[in-house]
Amino acid sequence: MNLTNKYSGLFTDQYQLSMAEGYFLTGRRSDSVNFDYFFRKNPFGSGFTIFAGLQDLFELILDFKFDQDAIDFLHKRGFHSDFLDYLKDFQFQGTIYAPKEGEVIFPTEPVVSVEGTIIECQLLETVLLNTLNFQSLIATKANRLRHSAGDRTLMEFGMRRAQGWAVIHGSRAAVIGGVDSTSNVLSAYLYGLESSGTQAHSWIQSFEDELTAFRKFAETRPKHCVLLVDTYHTLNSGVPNAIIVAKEMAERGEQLSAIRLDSGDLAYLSKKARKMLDDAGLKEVKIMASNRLDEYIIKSLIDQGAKIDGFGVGGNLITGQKDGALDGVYKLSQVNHRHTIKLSEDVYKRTLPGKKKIVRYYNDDDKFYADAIVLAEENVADIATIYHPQYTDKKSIVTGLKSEVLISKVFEKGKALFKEKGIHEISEYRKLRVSQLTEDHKRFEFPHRYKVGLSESLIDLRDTLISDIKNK
Ligand SMILES: Nc1ncnc2c1ncn2[C@@H]1O[C@H](COP(=O)(O)OP(=O)(O)OP(=O)(O)O)[C@@H](O)[C@H]1O
Ligand SMILES: O=P(O)(O)OC[C@H]1O[C@H](OP(=O)(O)OP(=O)(O)O)[C@H](O)[C@@H]1O
Ligand SMILES: O=C(O)c1cccnc1
Repeated sequence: MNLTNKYSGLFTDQYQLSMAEGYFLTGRRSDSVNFDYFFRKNPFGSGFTIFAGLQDLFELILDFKFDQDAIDFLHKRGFHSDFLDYLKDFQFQGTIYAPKEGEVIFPTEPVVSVEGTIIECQLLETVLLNTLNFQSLIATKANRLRHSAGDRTLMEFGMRRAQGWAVIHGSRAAVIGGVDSTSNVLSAYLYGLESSGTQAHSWIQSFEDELTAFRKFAETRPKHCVLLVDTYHTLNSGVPNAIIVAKEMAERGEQLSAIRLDSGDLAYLSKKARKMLDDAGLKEVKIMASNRLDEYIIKSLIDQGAKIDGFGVGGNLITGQKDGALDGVYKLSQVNHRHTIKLSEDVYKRTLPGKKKIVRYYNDDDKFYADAIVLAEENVADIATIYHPQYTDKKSIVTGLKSEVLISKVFEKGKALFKEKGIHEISEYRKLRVSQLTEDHKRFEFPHRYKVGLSESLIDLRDTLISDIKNK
């Protein structure tokens, strides 16, 4: 969702505009280029990353325009009037290749390729990185929470702790990654997400006593009624009062959905509360928990035998703790017919030249075996071996393995090439793809590294460019 539409062309780093102006003034505006988007490290120590944000990126691209206010602003900052005249009619007309949202992706893979004129592709960099890095980060975090929570309910509660408006995209990404619902009503409205909510301590405190507070809430919101039981004393007051109200509701033909624990030892309290509810004949009343949860605490609670049916997770999800950003980058790989490369002291930071695609190979049991980065023009059927990017004596034979090309053309001539998908469809796709990873790659900590190899043709091209540069 684009929250900046009036000024969307300004939603970029100034250096993109300076470079675009330079390309324009030096007569290079019709140079054609290819840029690759890739990241170098899976966040959170995960063995993989979930790709998210593509549909929002398309919206931002369609709105990436410069109205008169924006032009006047840039004029005051010294941009050349001929370039500003060009910007008045600017519209991205390039071509984008990408996987489906919800895809499982790995470090170094050129996940998104952008082809077009040098100015339009350069101007796209910041907004593309802003959108894909953040949503992929949060979708990956949500998937880790889903991994820990199994099929228990997961609610995203993070708006109050989020980095401002980023929460709009964050809630969407969280649902793609496996969370069931969000407390953020605007994201729910904008994206058709499930919204959910209980009540705060202020509601309980606003009444003379807890029992009255519970009764009034149950009267006004009998459907999906969840009572927060820790305002005064969870086991001596909150749970007994919730039981009274649950029984009163049952007499009216209604049902208390759940209680929510929000402090203390959540494993201990949930076991005690479960017993009290069961003893009162309220087996159907569920127990929710919140309070600075993350995937490790949820896993630990379940390992401790906590009787918790659902978790509300705020800050640790929406801010992507402990990795505040995905390190995705956008690098030039071809200008006109010239392949380009960026070298680095660190060989892992060298880029890959040319237009490329990603091939995914499968094991016999239909699980992901390895991915390969190959040149776009290569015939996949001709690729017999893939090589480690740095240690080329390490190789894997892929002859005869089932394979698929992971990226396809998704945007061309100012239009997305597929119908917008609902979030549930994207989330289902994420679930399917995660299920195709082997357990060792899904391992929560110290996962087995997934193989991403290169084709021989790509290695040859890369090494030729490196030696050409060194010879110069
Ligand atoms: N049984 C448990 N095992 C592991 N972590 C837990 C357990 N119970 C609670 N936690 C986590 O411990 C952290 C701190 O809990 P703590 O008991 O200090 O909070 P609290 O002081 O009760 O809550 P508050 O500060 O909101 O009043 C939270 O992140 C919580 O999710
Ligand atoms: O996962 P988290 O980042 O903890 O977000 C969820 C928390 O937010 C709310 O508490 P609130 O902010 O009202 O204050 P509290 O933590 O003192 O209850 C809610 O009751 C949860 O405890
Ligand atoms: O609905 C809730 O219980 C809720 C929502 C946001 C943050 N904490 C709790």
